Amino acid sequence: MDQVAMEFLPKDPSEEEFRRALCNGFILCNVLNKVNPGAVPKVVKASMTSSEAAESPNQDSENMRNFLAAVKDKQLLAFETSDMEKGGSINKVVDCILCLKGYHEWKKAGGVGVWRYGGTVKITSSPNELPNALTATERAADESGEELELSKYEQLREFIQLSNEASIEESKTTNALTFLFDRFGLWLLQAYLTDGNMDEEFPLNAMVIDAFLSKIVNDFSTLLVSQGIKLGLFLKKILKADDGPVSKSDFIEATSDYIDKRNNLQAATGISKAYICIGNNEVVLNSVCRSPGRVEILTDLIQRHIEDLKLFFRETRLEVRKFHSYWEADIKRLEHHVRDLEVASSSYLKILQENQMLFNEVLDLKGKIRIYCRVRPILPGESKDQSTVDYVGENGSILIVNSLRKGKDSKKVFSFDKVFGPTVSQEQIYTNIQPLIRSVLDGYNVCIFAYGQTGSGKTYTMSGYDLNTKETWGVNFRAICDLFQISKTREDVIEYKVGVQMIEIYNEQVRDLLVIDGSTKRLDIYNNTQLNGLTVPDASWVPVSSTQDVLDLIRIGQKNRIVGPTAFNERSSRSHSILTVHVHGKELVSGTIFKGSLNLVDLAGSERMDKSKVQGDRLKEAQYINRSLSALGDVISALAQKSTHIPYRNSKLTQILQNSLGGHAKTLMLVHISPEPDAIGETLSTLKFAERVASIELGAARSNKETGDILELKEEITNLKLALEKKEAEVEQFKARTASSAKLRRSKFSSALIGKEISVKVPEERASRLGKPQSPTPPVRRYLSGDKGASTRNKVKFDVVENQPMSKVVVPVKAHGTRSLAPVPEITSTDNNSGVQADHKSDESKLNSLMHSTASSLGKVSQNLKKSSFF
Ligand SMILES: Nc1ncnc2c1ncn2[C@@H]1O[C@H](COP(=O)(O)OP(=O)(O)OP(=O)(O)O)[C@@H](O)[C@H]1O
Repeated sequence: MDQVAMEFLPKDPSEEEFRRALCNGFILCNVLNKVNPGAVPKVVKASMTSSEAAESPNQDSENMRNFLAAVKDKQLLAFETSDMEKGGSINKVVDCILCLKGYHEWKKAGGVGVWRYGGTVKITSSPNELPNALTATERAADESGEELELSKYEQLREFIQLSNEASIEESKTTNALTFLFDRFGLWLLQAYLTDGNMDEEFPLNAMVIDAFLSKIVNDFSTLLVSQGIKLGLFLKKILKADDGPVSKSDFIEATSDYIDKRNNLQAATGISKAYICIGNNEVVLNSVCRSPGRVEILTDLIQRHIEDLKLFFRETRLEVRKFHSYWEADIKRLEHHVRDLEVASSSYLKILQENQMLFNEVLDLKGKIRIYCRVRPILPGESKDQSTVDYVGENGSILIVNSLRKGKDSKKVFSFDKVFGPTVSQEQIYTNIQPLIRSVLDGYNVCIFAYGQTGSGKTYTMSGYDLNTKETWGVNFRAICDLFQISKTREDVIEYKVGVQMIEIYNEQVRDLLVIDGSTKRLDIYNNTQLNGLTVPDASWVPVSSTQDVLDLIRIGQKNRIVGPTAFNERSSRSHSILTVHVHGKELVSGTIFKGSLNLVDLAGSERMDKSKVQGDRLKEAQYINRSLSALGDVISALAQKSTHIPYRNSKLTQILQNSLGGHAKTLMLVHISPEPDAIGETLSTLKFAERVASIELGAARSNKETGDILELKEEITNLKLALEKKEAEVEQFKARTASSAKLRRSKFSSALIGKEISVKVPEERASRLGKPQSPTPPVRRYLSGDKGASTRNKVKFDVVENQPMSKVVVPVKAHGTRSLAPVPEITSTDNNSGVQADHKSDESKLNSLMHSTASSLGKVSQNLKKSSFF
C-alpha cells in the first residue's frame, strides 16, 4: 500500500479531515468492493495525498465517479460529487456510507429476509441478490440539519478503516499463500526425495502433484473464508451490539487485538514461508518478529502448522500408496487386456493370411488366370480434363465412362482381381505380383503377359522406362534380380541355377534377342508340353550369376527388339517379346529337383489399322500383330468354352504360350488401358477380352518337383523325345530328299533309255498292239509298276501287275514317254546309271541306321522306366 493509501482518517477527524480522506474516492471504492466484490471493477490508485486531492478534487474524480455510479447501480443511497466539496452536504455522504455498512451487515448475516435502513423497511431479497427496490432513506434527521453524533463518525471511521485493512490483508494473504504453496510443494518434494528412497515408493507425476496442491489450496481457501466470516461477525458485534454501542476505547482495543492476532497469523505464515525456504527457524523469527512475546506464539503456531503439514503429508503419502496399488492393479489388468488383444489380433491376422492363402489356393486349384488391370497416367500433351476412367475401386473394380454414349450405357463397371490406378508405382506393381514370381523357385511354371492397346503402357510395365533409374525398373528386371537374389539366400539348402532366354515373335518369325553379332536366324518352336523343357531350345540360354549379368542381358535384349513409330506411340513395340527365366534347383539333402520357368511376355499392341494410318512395312507388321492376337483370342475362347480342340498351332504366339494358357502354369494377365477418350473403343474391347480370359479355368497348377531318379528319367525321356522329334524331322527331310532324288534318277534312267529298245511283258491282248512300232510308249508307262524288274544290256524286263497271260514285247522308248510313277528299278547293266544306284543305297542305309539308333534309345528308356516303381 503506498503512502497515499496509507494516509488515513485521524483519530478524531474534523468534518474537513473526513472529507479530505474520502474525496479521491479510492477508499470508498475499496470499501464498496469489499462489501460487494467486483462492484467497481477498476480502482485507480490515488496519485496524490488527500490534502492535495482536496485542493483539486477533480484530479481523482474517476474513482469517485465510478463509486457513485456503482452505488446508484446497486440502488443504494448515493450523493453528489459536489457534496464532497467545501460547503457541500456531508450528511449525504455519511448517509451513503451508513447505508453501505447496513447493507454489508445484512449480507454478512445471510442476507435473508428484509433489510432495514434507518428504521424503515426498505427491501426483501433472496440471499444472493442485491436489493432491487431501495427507496430513499428516511432523511428527517439529515434534512433538519442536525449534527452527526461523534460516535456515529467513530463507527464510520472504524468501519471504513477495517474494511480497507481487511481488503489489504486479504490480498497480502493471497500473495503469501501462493508463495507458501509454491514453496511448500517444493519442500515437500525435497523432503520426499531425500527422506528414504521415496522416488521408488512414490509415483511422481504431474497428476499427483496437481491433486496434492489443489487439496492444499482448497483447505487454505476454506480457512480464509472462515477468517472473513469471523471478521464480519466481529464487526457486527462491535458495531451493533445488542447492549448498545460500544465505547470508542473498547472498540479500538478490540480492533487492535484482532489486528494483532491477524498479524501474528500473518507473521506465522511469513515465518513458515521463510522456514520452508531457509530451514532456520531462529534466524527468521528474529528477523521477522523482534517482539519476544510474540516469538513463543509464533513458534507454537509454526509447530502446529508443521505438525499439521506432517500429518497431512503422511495422509497424502498413504493415499498415494493406496492409489499406487490401485494403479498397479489397473496396469496389470490393462497389460492382460493388451496381451489378450495382441493374441486376438495376431490370430485375426493369421486368419486373414489363411483366408488369402485359401483364396489363392482356390484360384490355383481352379487354375484361374488372374487378371490385374493397370491404368496408364495421362501423358504430357494429353487433355487432363477428360479421362475415361471415372473410378478405381479398392476391390478390383473400375468404372469406365464412354462420352459417346448417353445415359445408362455411358458407364460400365468391370471387375478384376486387382486394378492399379494411374498413380501406382512400378514397385507397387511388382510387390503385388512378387509371390507369383517367387513360386518359380518352388518349381512352378509362371506366365505373366502384358496385354493392351498400343501406347497403353505394356512395355513401361514389363521392361521399365529407364534402366538407370531404380524407380522406373520394370517387372522383367525386378523379377530376375529377385529370383537370383532369393536363390542366393537359399544356397545353403538348395543349389539353384538361373538362366535367361529372350526371344521375340516378329512377323510370325521367332528371333533370338540375346545375340550380339546381329544374326537373325529363324528359330523353331518345340511342343514340349509334358515337362518344363525349352520351348525354343535353339535360342541363346544365358546363365546369370549377378545383378550386373541381368542388367547386361536386358540391355542387349531391349536393343535388339524391333520398335517403330505409330500414330499412338513414338516407340511402339512391333513384336511380341518373351523373356523366359529358367530356374533349376536341387535340394542338397534330399536330392529333390525343382524346375520352374517364368515367361514374361510383352505383347505387341493391338491397333486399329484405319486409326493408326500405317503403310508399307508398318502395315504388314500390324497385320501380323493383329492376326496373332486374334489367334490368342481364339485360343482363349476355346479354352473358356472347354472345347476339345484348342487352336494353339494357329500362331507362333499361341504355340509358345501353350504351356501357360493350357498347361499347369500359374498365369497372370496384366491388362493395360489408356485413359484417353479417343481410345475408348479399344479400352472397352480390351477390358471385355480380359473378362473372357478371367473366366478360363485351367485346372490346378503343378510344381515340377521330383526326386532325383524320377526327374532324371523324365529328363531322359524328354531328351529322347526331343531327339525323336528331331529324327522324325530328319526322316521327313530325308524322305523329301529321296523323293526328289528318285525323280532325278527316274529322269536320268528314262533319258538313258531314250532311243533304245526295252523288252516288257504285257498282257497278250496288248502285245500285238504294243508290238506295233507306231504306239509303244503310253501302254508301257501304265505297266511300269513293280520293283522286281531285272535288266539286261539295253533291255529292261518288267513284271506286269495283273495276273494275266503275258507275252514279251520289245518296244522302243521315246523321249515324251519317259515319265514313270513307279519306284526306280535297278539298272545294273547300264554304266551311266551306277551313280544313281549308289546314292539310293546310301540314303537307305542312312535311314535304316537312324531308325535303328532311335529304336535302341527308346528301348533303353523303356527298360529304365520299367525299373522305376513310379511307372
Ligand atoms: N505408368 C506409366 N507412368 C508414366 N508413363 C507411362 C506409364 N505407362 C506408360 N507410360 C508412357 O506412355 C508411353 C507409351 O507406353 P509404352 O511404350 O509402354 O506402351 P505400349 O503399350 O508398350 O505400346 P506398344 O504396344 O505400342 O509398344 C511411353 O512414353 C511411356 O513412357
